[in-house]
Amino acid sequence: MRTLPDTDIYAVLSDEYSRGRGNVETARLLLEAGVKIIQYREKNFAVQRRLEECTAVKRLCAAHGACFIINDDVDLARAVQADGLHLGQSDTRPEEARRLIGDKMLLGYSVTTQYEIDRAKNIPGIDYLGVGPVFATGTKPDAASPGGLALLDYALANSDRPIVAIGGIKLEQVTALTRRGVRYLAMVSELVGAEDIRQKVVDIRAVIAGC
Ligand SMILES: Cc1ncc(COP(=O)(O)OP(=O)(O)O)c(N)n1
Ligand SMILES: Cc1ncsc1CCOP(=O)(O)O
Ligand SMILES: [Mg+2]
Repeated sequence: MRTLPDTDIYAVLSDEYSRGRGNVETARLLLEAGVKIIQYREKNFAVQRRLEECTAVKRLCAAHGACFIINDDVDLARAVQADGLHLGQSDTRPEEARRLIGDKMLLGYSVTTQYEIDRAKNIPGIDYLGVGPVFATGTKPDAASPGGLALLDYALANSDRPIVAIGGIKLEQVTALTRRGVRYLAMVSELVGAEDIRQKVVDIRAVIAGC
């Protein structure tokens, strides 16, 4: 089914931020903590390493009933039969990607400005929007300028697709985002870089529950 799971946390893997745990072990810890969406985002690894890691993470996700999304790479998403593909403004065009991945795989699309939010309305085949960076982030050196809460408000008011907030999201921002009406919170460093991933997930969910 082409909908994001009924959940809150959207974890994005990063070997670099994983405290040496690596992507597969990090995915296992996230899944055991109850995370239901995991994105694989490694831009500089060799094809074979990416394929092996994605095959392992996909299997773990399937065993935990979680959704596995691959960033950027249409061929890799197809090869491992991922549940979803995430593309940005400079990646394969969503219409072309949809043609290649068929009609079963989820397709996420990044928007960084109000203009891109408006333009995305007319693009068919997109299942959710990744909106951000909301806040400043050191994780993506080529990120656009942070759009702040105003960008999220605009997306929530002007798009009928599910909104995934991303960029600089730490535990401290969860209250503001949740109260704004954001349902999905995508995080890289805050989650995969946590000393205790299970505890971090518990803490984030406690904040959401208190909103
Ligand atoms: C959920 C989510 N939202 C946005 C992005 C960023 O995608 P993109 O702009 O293509 O940048 P890269 O991640 O490819 O550097 C994302 N990955 N996930
Ligand atoms: C992939 C991506 N897209 C926009 S910001 C970003 C990185 C977010 O990383 P972090 O959660 O560590 O700020
Ligand atoms: Mg991309």
